[in-house]
Amino acid sequence: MGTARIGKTYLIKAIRSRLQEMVGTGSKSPIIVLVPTGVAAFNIDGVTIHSGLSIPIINDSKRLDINKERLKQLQDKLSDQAFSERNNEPFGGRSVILFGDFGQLSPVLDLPMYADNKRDALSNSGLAVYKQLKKVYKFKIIQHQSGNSKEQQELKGIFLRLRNGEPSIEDWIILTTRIEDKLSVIERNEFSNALFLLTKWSEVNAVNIDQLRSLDVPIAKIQAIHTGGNEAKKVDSDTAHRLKACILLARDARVILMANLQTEIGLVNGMMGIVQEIIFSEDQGPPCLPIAGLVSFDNYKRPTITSLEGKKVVPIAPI
Ligand SMILES: Nc1ncnc2c1ncn2[C@@H]1O[C@H](COP(=O)(O)OP(=O)(O)OP(=O)(O)O)[C@@H](O)[C@H]1O
Repeated sequence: MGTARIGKTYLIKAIRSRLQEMVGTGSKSPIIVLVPTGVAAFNIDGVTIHSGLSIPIINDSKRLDINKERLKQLQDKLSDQAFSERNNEPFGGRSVILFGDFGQLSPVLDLPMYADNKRDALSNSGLAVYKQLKKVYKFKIIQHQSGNSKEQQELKGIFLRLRNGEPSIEDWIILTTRIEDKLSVIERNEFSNALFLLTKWSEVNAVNIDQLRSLDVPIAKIQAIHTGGNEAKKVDSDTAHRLKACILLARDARVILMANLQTEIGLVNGMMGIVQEIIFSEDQGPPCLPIAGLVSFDNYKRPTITSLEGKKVVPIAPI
């Protein structure tokens, strides 16, 4: 266990390469790295928990059961030397190392382990399995030192205290010197492309509309095609697997992928990019669905096509 940037990913990679050396470089890997999100999977060359265990992405807790068949599928992908079957033990006797930081993501559709609330049966089984893990190692030295200046050290201290719920008055005083109104115009401009962290969809929508307006280009209002009847039309995007009834798009707009399109090549939930073109069929335009949006993703080095303007883009088609 360890806080942000302390070296968890680095150690996972080191363990993987050592185990690979032990089974021989030509053999199948003896381990599979399962992670909760597509971005993390791409960064660490692993697979998402859902993909690795063939768990469908639907809100049905019964299907989260990691049964024998799912473990068998995993076993097939691994080197024969990985482990033998011990059916009565958790994970069929396979060795499991959990890495994490309780101060980062909260569990999805579950309670944090420290919560006192009443749990359902599945959550209880998860906790019981967790408690069988015998050893805990805590990382102590943050390996990633982006700077040793007084400011950097101060900020690191503030983050650590905030994550532990122990901020001090001094921390608050320092943070209040960084409120937008107190910064010079030059310094404010440095944050013009910064990511906004907002708590409500209404705030997100307001910021997005402001940003689109500031591009000063025509904005396409694109309406979804509804095939599920009137009731389906009314549901919000959270219920409709994040599909919106209407979206606003423009050339040069910043966009974010909100699904794992192809994890192996890095087209994962959370990737950000810029819309370069929106292509409609002949004689069509907004509010019809386009054939595709051509997006240039930040730091993306995998297969692309080249737009008419010579930009390396990925076509994102409506679903
Ligand atoms: N033992 C080490 N020696 C040298 N550099 C290291 C070591 N461990 C980690 N680093 C470097 O420190 C940085 C942070 O490490 P890493 O990404 O593994 O942290 P993490 O705990 O996985 O972070 P996060 O929780 O934010 O994902 C990386 O740049 C990594 O290369």
